[in-house]
Amino acid sequence: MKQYQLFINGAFVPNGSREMADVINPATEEVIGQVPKATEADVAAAVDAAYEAQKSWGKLPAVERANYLFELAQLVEDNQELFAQTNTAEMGKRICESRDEAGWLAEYLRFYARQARHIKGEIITSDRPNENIFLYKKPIGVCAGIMPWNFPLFLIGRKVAPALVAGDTVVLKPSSDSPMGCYEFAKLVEQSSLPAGVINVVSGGGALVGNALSGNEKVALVTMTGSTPVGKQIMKNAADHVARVSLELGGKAPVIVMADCDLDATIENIFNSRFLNCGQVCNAAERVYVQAPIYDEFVAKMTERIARATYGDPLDDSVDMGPMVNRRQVEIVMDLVNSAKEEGAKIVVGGNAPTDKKGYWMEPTLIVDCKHEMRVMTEEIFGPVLPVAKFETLDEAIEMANDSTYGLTSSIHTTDHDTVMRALNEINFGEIYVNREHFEAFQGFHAGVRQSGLGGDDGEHGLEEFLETHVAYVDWK
Ligand SMILES: NC(=O)C1=CN([C@@H]2O[C@H](COP(=O)(O)OP(=O)(O)OC[C@H]3O[C@@H](n4cnc5c(N)ncnc54)[C@H](OP(=O)(O)O)[C@@H]3O)[C@@H](O)[C@H]2O)C=CC1
Ligand SMILES: O=C(O)[C@@H](O)[C@@H]1OC[C@H](O)[C@H]1O
Repeated sequence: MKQYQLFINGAFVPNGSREMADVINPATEEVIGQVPKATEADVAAAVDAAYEAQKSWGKLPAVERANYLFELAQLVEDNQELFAQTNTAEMGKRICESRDEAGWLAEYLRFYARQARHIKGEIITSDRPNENIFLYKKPIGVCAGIMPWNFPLFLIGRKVAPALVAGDTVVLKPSSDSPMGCYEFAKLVEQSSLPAGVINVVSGGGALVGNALSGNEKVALVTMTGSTPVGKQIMKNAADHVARVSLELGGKAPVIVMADCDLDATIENIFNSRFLNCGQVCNAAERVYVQAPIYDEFVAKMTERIARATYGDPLDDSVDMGPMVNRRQVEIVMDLVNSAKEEGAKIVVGGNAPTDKKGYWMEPTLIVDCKHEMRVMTEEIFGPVLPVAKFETLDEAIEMANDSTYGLTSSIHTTDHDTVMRALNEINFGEIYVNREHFEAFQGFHAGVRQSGLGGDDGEHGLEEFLETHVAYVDWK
């Protein structure tokens, strides 16, 4: 069993008398590792280290900071299999998906390293003679990166890469369900030539470590991915010292399937958007509205597709899904499935959480004849469950799609140009996918509206979150 240590100011801190937390393999329920529960003093030490390190880190030319990101990317790539095995063991993702995720981490570090020469200010015309107004883009300072358990490797990239190239330093807090990958990353940081204090890692529950981090007044930006209630708590903590927040929270992505779509391609796109990572993805297809003329055919084809989906040992590449992350998540998802039954929907595939062997298993599930108001159509389902409802007109579908407290991703499947244009203009979600699966690109902008978040990740606009605008008025005569 692996034991990890807090990583503060470039060094691992002996665990001493700190309480330790078990990490459980969700496919076997075995304890596979232990991580320390940081104290408030540990969190303060990590933030102090990041604060001190930022003073010189922020003065380096961005292109020099980028070189450290390239170095880390290479180290991650050299250790891709270790990351993949760790990820699958601690959160149950299929090994092929874990390998992909480790690869994304390396490539994401490189993506932002390449942005180093693109951090730009502005010169603005003044109202006065012989004066220039300069806008500078400067680092924010210390960023707290609070991470979920569903993409524990890739999310390291989202929190670290733009911060470092912008000149900020970071304290990472991994989820208690999947902290080991983040500590494996810390080992590479220790081996690298990155200056001490630029990246720090503290583990422990959100109630203590998360609150202490987001409430620390030396933290200038809290960038968090996770649930909406925790996002709200972080906003409150950050408000106490007027820190910025960038929040990527839950979703309830609507999928509109028009009668004129390419049905076979649509079935495959929706399947991939729902069952990746056992349905535990914020951008996943969460509720499907199918136009009446093709409703029965859609249900028949989707039934066939989901019925042949398999789940099991996530180390076996041939299965479609591994386990869910923990027992609690299975219970939350089963509660929603049961609510759909009680509210009159029909379960046509799956619907059970098998308990005949160790692990946190959930059958791939299709629920049809749902109504827009049902819980299963309005509450986030972080699991392998696809609810489907029928609609008649595009107006009706757009109205139901927009009727949500969430606003992260959405999609429409159609071959009609006018329908696409109406959807782009009228569906009010941070992201819309047309005739494809839900999944974002590094160079895009991953951001939710309404209670799905504030700010956003990726691309040039994601980098802006980690920079501050300062202005200088210069009389040069
Ligand atoms: N948008 C997304 O991508 C994700 C959405 N979710 C949604 O959230 C639900 C619950 O998942 P869960 O993992 O519990 O997500 P949480 O939002 O509870 O956790 C996300 C991160 O926030 C930390 N945290 C918890 N409380 C606080 C706090 N008061 N202050 C600061 N940080 C805190 C957690 O720590 P710790 O867990 O160690 O206590 C974890 O590192 C899921 O069912 C799903 O609906 C979940 C994951 C990702
Ligand atoms: O946590 C999530 O589900 C999202 O941030 C997710 O992370 C990796 C994917 O690219 C995102 O949609």
